[in-house]
Amino acid sequence: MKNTVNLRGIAAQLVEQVIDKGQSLSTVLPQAQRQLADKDRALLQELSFGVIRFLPQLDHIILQLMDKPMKGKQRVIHYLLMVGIYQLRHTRVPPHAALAETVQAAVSLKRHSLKGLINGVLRTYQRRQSEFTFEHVVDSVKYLHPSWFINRIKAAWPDGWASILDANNSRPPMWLRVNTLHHTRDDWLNLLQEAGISATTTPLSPQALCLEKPVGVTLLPGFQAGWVTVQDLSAQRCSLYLDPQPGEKILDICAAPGGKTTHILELANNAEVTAVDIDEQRLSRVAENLERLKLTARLICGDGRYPDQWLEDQHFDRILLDAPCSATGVIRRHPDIKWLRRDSDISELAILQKEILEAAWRRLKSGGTLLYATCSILPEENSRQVADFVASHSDARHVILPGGTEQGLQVLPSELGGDGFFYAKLIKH
Ligand SMILES: C[S@@+](CC[C@H](N)C(=O)[O-])C[C@H]1O[C@@H](n2cnc3c(N)ncnc32)[C@H](O)[C@@H]1O
Repeated sequence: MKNTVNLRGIAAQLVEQVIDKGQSLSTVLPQAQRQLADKDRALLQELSFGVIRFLPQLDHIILQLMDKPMKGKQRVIHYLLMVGIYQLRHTRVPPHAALAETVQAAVSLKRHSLKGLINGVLRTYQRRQSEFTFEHVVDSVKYLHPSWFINRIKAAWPDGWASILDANNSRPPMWLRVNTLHHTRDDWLNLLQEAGISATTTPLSPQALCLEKPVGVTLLPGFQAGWVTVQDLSAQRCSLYLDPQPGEKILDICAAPGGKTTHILELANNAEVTAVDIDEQRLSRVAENLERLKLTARLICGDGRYPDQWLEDQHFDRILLDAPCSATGVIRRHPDIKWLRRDSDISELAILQKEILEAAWRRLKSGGTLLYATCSILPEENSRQVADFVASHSDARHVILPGGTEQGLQVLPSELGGDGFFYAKLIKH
């Protein structure tokens, strides 16, 4: 017989996989959700995302409740205690249910003997909860980010750093992109409203809608038929700035899972798009997205630094380089980034970005446009990258985008409702 599923136990294991084994929550969570009913999937997501978001504060509380925190093989129980305390502090789960289910998780985690300890720690927390405030603690606990990251953000954004960190700790809105090959945005919005779902528009993308509350995609009219795609507002702005035209040859050089490839094809339906990614598995998601939207592109698995290895002697009218980056602009969507990234990653990523940019530039036609984009908010990957590139390429002209500067357009996650993103539009003489 199947064991009864205990969501708190699974959540604790997911947190362990992220924090101790360096796995990404967006990989391990969907695998764990596969076996669950819709309602349980949502709760598992809430618990695992919540703990990862509030990790330093939950740690701080546990350290005050226990003489010795759980280590080694029992570490999963430390994460289970976090799950328990997270429910009591931040969710509407009735406290008696939160407590009973969390204690019971010890059984599904084969730690029966620790039930009493878990019960004791959680009950002590309940008694003492008013003691736990975070005004006078170190910044990493107060703002829920690692110190190295806070230092970088303070240096880059001396005025806005606290609002950026607050935005990173918030829950992201769900943005959609209406496929205007099927409906105008207003027509599809009417269908959405008829389905009882409210959304608002923005002048920043003529295809974008922001849902009042996130919903499962199966509730969106025509999702399977390709009428709409889930994509953040800031991500939508990449293909808009690229401005693809019908019939053009376009290279999307870091394309997976294909959010921007498909947008390009919706904007310029008969463009000849080549979509490349180094990761074969991720590239298969581009194929799935193209199929759902009934669009066509040439897909290549290859390293963007070495186009000669996978591309014949071909040049492009437009190139989108949505570069691999620190993803520091999308922490509200992927809070595990805070714990998976290391300070040293930033300079390594900047080198990789520079190499792909150099290689892509050589494949751009004279008069062609390259849009360099990242979902980072760090100057090393963005404004500095572009300034260095323009200074060392006499055939490159940087076009200032509305609201941008000589060194590109940086959008912060604390502004405009979209993720943190960077864009620079370069024209080749
Ligand atoms: C920001 S994501 C791209 C998102 C995508 N443009 C979209 O809109 O769905 C960056 C991608 O770069 C890919 N990548 C990383 N290093 C690469 C390289 N050297 N060459 C090509 N692709 C690379 C990653 O596999 C990842 O899919």
